[in-house]
Amino acid sequence: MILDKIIRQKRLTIEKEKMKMPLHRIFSILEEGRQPLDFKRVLKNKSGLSIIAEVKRASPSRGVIREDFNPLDIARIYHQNKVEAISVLTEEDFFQGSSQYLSQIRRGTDIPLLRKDFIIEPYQIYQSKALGADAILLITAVLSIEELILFQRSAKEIGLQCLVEVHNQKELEVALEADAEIIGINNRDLKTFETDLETTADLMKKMPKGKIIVSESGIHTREDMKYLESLGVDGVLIGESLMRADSIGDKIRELRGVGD
Ligand SMILES: O=P(O)(O)OC[C@@H](O)[C@@H](O)c1c[nH]c2ccccc12
Repeated sequence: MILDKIIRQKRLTIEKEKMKMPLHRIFSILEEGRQPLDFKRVLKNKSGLSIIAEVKRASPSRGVIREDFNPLDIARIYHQNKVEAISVLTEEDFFQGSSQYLSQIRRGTDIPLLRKDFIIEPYQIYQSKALGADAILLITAVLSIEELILFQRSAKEIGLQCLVEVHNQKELEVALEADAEIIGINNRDLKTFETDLETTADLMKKMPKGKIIVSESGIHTREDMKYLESLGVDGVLIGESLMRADSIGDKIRELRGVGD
């Protein structure tokens, strides 16, 4: 399965990164580091849905999504159009991302940034902070509950927030047991690549009160937004439909229903 392949490759990449930038050097950067921004607050403090807009060049299911790809320009457009946060894909081999995109975008914008990658080792948590992330994605499907608890704790210690991703009831139970505060419901089935907003509808029925919920993937229209809002989610994570838009600004206005 593709996820196993991604994780295998990720382990190799992490080993190389550790050689280039050992943990003690990351720690010395962090000492003089900035204070992270409050990702959770921007998701919660809004009457409509908050938008986390993703900088995503390619994906294993779609190939290259956007040819004319300048990550900083895209981030600036997102920022100008007042999205609540930006997600930056940093995975290189399957999504054509880069950690450089994250640090570039950090220097160019001052809204919360989510590092979107496959985090499987504590090293990557410290690295994320050094790159300028405010929050990280933790994917329940690739972590044990022990790792999930430990990684959330390590992130918190250095001021990073975690978006904990689930796709089914079993994963949701694990996330809740690990006391995740911000839960991302991924509408995409990573085995078939199909997206279905009913995943969010199903899991919302099992959600305890007080969690902050982000619906992820496969969100394309104003109708999708209205539907998710009616389910009571706090925010949405949108990549492809923004990246394919001729005018990203127009697409954001359409999704928000500006002028309806
Ligand atoms: O491009 P979409 O369908 O709008 O999806 C965005 C985002 O949810 C998706 O990129 C994503 C969700 N979880 C992930 C984990 C790893 C990589 C990518 C993802």
